[in-house]
Amino acid sequence: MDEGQNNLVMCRELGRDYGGQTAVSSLSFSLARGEVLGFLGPNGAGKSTTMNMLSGCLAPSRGEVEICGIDLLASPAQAKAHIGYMPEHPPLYPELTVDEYLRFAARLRGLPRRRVKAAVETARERCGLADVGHRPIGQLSRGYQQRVGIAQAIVHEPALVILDEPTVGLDPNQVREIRALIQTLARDHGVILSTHILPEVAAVCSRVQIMVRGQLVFESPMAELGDAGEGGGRLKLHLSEQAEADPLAGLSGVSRVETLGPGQFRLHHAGNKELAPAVAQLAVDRGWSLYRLEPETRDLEQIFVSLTSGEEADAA
Ligand SMILES: Nc1ncnc2c1ncn2[C@@H]1O[C@H](COP(=O)(O)OP(=O)(O)OP(=O)(O)O)[C@@H](O)[C@H]1O
Repeated sequence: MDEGQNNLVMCRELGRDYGGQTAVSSLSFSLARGEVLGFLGPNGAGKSTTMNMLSGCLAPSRGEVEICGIDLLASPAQAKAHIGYMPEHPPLYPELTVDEYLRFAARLRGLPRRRVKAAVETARERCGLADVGHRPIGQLSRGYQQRVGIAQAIVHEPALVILDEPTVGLDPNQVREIRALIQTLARDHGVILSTHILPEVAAVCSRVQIMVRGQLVFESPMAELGDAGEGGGRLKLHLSEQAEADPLAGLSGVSRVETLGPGQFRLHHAGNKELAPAVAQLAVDRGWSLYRLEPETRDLEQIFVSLTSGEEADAA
């Protein structure tokens, strides 16, 4: 399988200026199949500008974007066929019924007429809209209107779904429903979710990126954060100087070993509660002295606050 098939998104040195002001400076990242990437940042960080560029709605000032291996700038129509986008304010037509609007969205995405009916039914079903197909969008609650916004984004079965602030303005029950919907979407699509709601990222994302002043300042798989659902995290240890990294890397659940200094390591793991005793046993077996063994938790909220405090006031 080539790189284009593995990577739904590949962006390199992507940037956008508005007049003389840089909104996004130089962004490079990729999204693989099966990932839900949370894009976090304070107000004005450049999230919406990035989503608009990734979806082909806004031309970058510099850099490259590939969608499923297709250059978005050189071949926009082919690349966009793989993208479903729900902007922060989805362009819904309140006077149209849900079915009329989804049929319109399907045709707009280039679906042949004969496939439209089935595509609309599938999208309606997946987004919990089965009973409201005949209702005018303007008469639906805010939560249902968001579902319609998501349904129009997936009606053509794109590989990549980009959702910009999908739960803003919803009540707690509606928020839960939309998050559950995003998780089901992740089974069949790669998802990029722009938000500034931290629990949303913890609830639905497999990876998180934090953006500040148009730059990526943090990136981590959720499993490596202290507050990840599966309890993934890091274990820092200080052993005698002759200790080697290889046997540590072979311990069950260890995803990566960082060498911090002679005999000093950081083990990244996916929530193995038995790791500390296993390290102690390994030290005994190998005759290493164990000076220090401590879990390191990195709470997403702490990381976000330390990287972004003061930013929103500046942006305003
Ligand atoms: N059309 C525009 N013209 C000029 N400046 C813009 C335009 N759109 C956005 N900006 C500026 O670019 C910067 C990034 O804005 P953007 O909307 O991408 O941020 P954001 O992270 O999505 O913010 P929020 O969380 O408030 O939606 C901000 O300083 C904003 O004022």
